[in-house]
Amino acid sequence: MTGSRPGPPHDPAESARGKLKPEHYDYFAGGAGEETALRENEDAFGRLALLPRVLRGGGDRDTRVSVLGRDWPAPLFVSPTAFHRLAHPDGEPATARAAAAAGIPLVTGVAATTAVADVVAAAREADPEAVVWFQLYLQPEREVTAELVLRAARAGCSALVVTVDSPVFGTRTRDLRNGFHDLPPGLAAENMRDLPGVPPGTTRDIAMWPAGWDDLARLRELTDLPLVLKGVLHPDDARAAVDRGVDALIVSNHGGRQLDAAPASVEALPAVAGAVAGRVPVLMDGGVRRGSDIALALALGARAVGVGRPVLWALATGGEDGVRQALTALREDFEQVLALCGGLRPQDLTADQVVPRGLPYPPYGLAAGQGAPPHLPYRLRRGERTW
Ligand SMILES: Cc1cc2nc3c(=O)[nH]c(=O)nc-3n(C[C@H](O)[C@H](O)[C@H](O)COP(=O)(O)O)c2cc1C
Ligand SMILES: CCCCCCC(=O)C(=O)O
Repeated sequence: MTGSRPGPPHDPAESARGKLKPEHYDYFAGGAGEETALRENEDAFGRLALLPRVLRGGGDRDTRVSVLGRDWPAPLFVSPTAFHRLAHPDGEPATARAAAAAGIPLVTGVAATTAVADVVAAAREADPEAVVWFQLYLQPEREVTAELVLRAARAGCSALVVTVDSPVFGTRTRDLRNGFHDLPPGLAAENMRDLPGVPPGTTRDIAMWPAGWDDLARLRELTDLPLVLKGVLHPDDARAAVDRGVDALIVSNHGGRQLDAAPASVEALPAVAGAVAGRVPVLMDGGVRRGSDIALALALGARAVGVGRPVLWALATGGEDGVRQALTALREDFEQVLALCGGLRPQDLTADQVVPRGLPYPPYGLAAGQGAPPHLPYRLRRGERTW
């Protein structure tokens, strides 16, 4: 746990710390600058409470959500995180098999220590229908970006996640202190191997550079795969992205690793969801650690939420089994919270059920779905969401 909230009785980050080299633990755990955004991601959830609804009767509970034409069994996915072989020798294939076995879609990234084709193959061993998306940073050389896209498409990825919060690399305080800037011998960002302009057998550094909307338009021309923008926090950017044909958004501050002054993801979510107004699915990640965090994010307009570090901690301590168990436990925790909130389906969670913790919440006198309660600054009408 990195926020100030007490962790669960068993703290996965602490268990993982004992398994990892200190500089690798710090790379995974750390954030940018003073790590304010990192802490805030978790703390912001702690400042919100859920108002349960009562006497809503029973029926079959169904946690499925529809995202880009596929039914996901639960509103949960694995966010892209780099270098899984630093956490466990089995690396990304173990994560992929575990996520697929737990019924959770996986976003594998360009910074994986396993090539995308091998990650997708591993996921499909566990579930031939497994959903795998590929995350990339637009590269300054168009032919390099094009080759990455081609590899992801050939591998069977069903969407491209373009991370747009990284015009430059954030200041990772812990990495600077530890002098950690290279992977150990034998590990590499395998998707960057054998690219145009790179000598055969070698890898090239991943560039973080200030791409623009035109670069995104060129990517749109390169591929028919759905495009998902990751790292959107400003509602005007969200609107602009949807106007330009982006298929989904991920509200994210990159786990507090880029702009330290950025708001917590869950605090940025209502404004982005309001701006998008149901035109495309809005996903979010950052600080999600328990079922109630998932429920809060859904009530505030997310279709599904991603987890980053919890997967790394589970991989470090328990390998493939550990990841499967952690994802299954999170999924089950959400299902219980949904039931305790009086819901049968994810879309039963509505913004009027989110109130500030530590303050009497205002009497808002609105029936669920009629409009945004006055304690929320943005309109989040239930009818604006499509499921
Ligand atoms: C060690 C680490 C590596 C990451 N690598 C990437 C990456 O390569 N691409 C990316 O878009 N986001 C990356 N992220 C950000 C995650 O996708 C995600 O936004 C974040 O971890 C969510 O917050 P959480 O860790 O609190 O769940 C990384 C995060 C961590 C912790
Ligand atoms: C210069 C790119 C290195 C890989 C980036 C991984 C990442 O996004 C992170 O947060 O770390």
